[in-house]
Amino acid sequence: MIVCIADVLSAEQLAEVRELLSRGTYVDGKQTAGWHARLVKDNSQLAGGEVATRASAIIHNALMESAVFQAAVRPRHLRSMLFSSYSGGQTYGSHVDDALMRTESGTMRSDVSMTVFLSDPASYEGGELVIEGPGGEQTYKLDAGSVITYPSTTLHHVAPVTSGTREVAVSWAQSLVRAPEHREILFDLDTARRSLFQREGKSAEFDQLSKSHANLLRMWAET
Ligand SMILES: O=C(O)CCC(=O)C(=O)O
Ligand SMILES: [Fe+2]
Repeated sequence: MIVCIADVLSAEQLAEVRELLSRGTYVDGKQTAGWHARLVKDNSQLAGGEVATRASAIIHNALMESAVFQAAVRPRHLRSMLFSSYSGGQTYGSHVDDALMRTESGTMRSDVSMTVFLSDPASYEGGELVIEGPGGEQTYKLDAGSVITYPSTTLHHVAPVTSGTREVAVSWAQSLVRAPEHREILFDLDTARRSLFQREGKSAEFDQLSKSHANLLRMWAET
């Protein structure tokens, strides 16, 4: 399931993150890629430190406060954000993300990958995130402040940025619900019961859907 969430960052949060990034130091992005992804990764990455920590915290908080993000991802662990910048034809060729990632507190599994777009899409050409699937490629270029979440199981790439600069924050979540198909069923049920609630309040049908949703979550969640 691929879920795009508009305006996950407010205009103020976006401005604060962009201001922090303008003061940061960038290094070659190959430093943070796995050994095979390194062969096709051509971008710059914000070096760790105070600026990265603060910018990452702003985005983390915004994501964790988003009800749609919670329902789509069910995060158990959320890795700190990596800030990438692409310009002058830079690209990230086809790759799959590492399955296991080191965090400050140990190792996590990547279930969901995400990109938070930080640049106005009219300010650069190219730079689409392309998710490759058996049915073909799907291409995403979102507004600044929006996020796309997609299964980490996919091959994906970033098209060359032929003019301007594409700035993004990327991260990965280990989900409480490991299987993408289970996450999708829970997301659909949750979305349906919430719109039913909007329409008719706490009806008997809402209660029944809520019961199924809660019991499936109980069945599938790993805590
Ligand atoms: O820049 C993006 O949108 C995705 C980058 C990516 O695939 C990665 O960092 O693993
Ligand atoms: Fe990736």
